[in-house]
Amino acid sequence: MVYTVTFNPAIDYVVRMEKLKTGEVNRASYEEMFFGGKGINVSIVLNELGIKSKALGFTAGFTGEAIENGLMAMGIDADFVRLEKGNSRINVKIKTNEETEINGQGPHIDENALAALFGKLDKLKDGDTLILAGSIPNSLPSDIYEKILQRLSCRNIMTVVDATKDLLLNVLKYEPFLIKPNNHELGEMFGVKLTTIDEIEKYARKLQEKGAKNVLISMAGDGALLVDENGETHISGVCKGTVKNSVGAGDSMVAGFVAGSAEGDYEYALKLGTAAGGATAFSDGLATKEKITELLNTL
Ligand SMILES: Nc1ncnc2c1ncn2[C@@H]1O[C@H](COP(=O)(O)OP(=O)(O)OP(=O)(O)O)[C@@H](O)[C@H]1O
Ligand SMILES: O=P(O)(O)OC[C@@]1(O)O[C@H](CO)[C@@H](O)[C@@H]1O
Repeated sequence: MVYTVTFNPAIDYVVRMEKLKTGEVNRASYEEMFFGGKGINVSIVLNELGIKSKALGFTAGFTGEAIENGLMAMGIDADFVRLEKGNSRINVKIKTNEETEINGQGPHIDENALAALFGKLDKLKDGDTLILAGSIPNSLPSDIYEKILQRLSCRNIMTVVDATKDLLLNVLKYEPFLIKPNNHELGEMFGVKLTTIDEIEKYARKLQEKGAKNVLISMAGDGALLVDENGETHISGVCKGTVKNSVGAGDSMVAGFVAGSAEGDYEYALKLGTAAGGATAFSDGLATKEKITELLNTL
């Protein structure tokens, strides 16, 4: 069974307008709401790819209820810890000729709620996959991903971590199956600006030396680089299409890679990840099965 964890789920409120004028009333020319948060996005795209997952994390209030109901309506098993106070956040994504995002802080998560999540994680079985993705609310300790991986370390659970900076660096010693920073996040982790593919590979290998098995570096419209667990480097371009929305492209890539890696064929996993990332970039919402298949056939 695949489990995703989203500590801070969101309703993504996407609006389009020609120009965003600060200090004025702006009128949208398009608006839509999507259920989001990185782990949830991975669950949604896995579902499109025919892989069932259980979405874990925390929800609160009427927005949290809407997220849970929405996921269940899509056929995704949701098993969130319900928080007593607050509301799951609404993240605002403003699309003009560029993308501006306002991501909320999210509700307070107390110790009891955290213990309830750990109780759910303790029920994972050998052979399960756990995908941890997204930011950590201020109310939680910043080493929470590390604590989870430490707790699971003596069990045979395949872990995927899509996080940045210390959150990611601190889990590498637990040898996650996959990590997927983007090229900017990779540079930030080492305090350098990476400009060439050779530099990106060099620093991806540093993350592998620290313990990660597969290191996938996404580069938005410039494709992706994978250093696989056998030490081989794979470079992928991007699919062709008109970009509508890059929100969730990285999560879609993670879902595609996980779905494609079941047979250990990492070249194929990278292709499926690239098709899923592209399918989201070229859609208003997240990638659909049809779009992913169409793009996969072009790679
Ligand atoms: N403009 C684009 N054109 C084609 N493919 C794209 C584009 N943007 C993203 N993709 C695909 O999606 C993958 C992941 O994108 P990206 O590097 O933006 O992830 P990310 O930074 O984690 O994004 P996010 O946090 O918004 O989900 C890319 O490697 C590429 O395959
Ligand atoms: O605030 P975080 O947790 O870092 O990111 C949250 C978020 O921007 O990530 C997803 C896209 O990757 C969106 O669905 C969601 O709004």
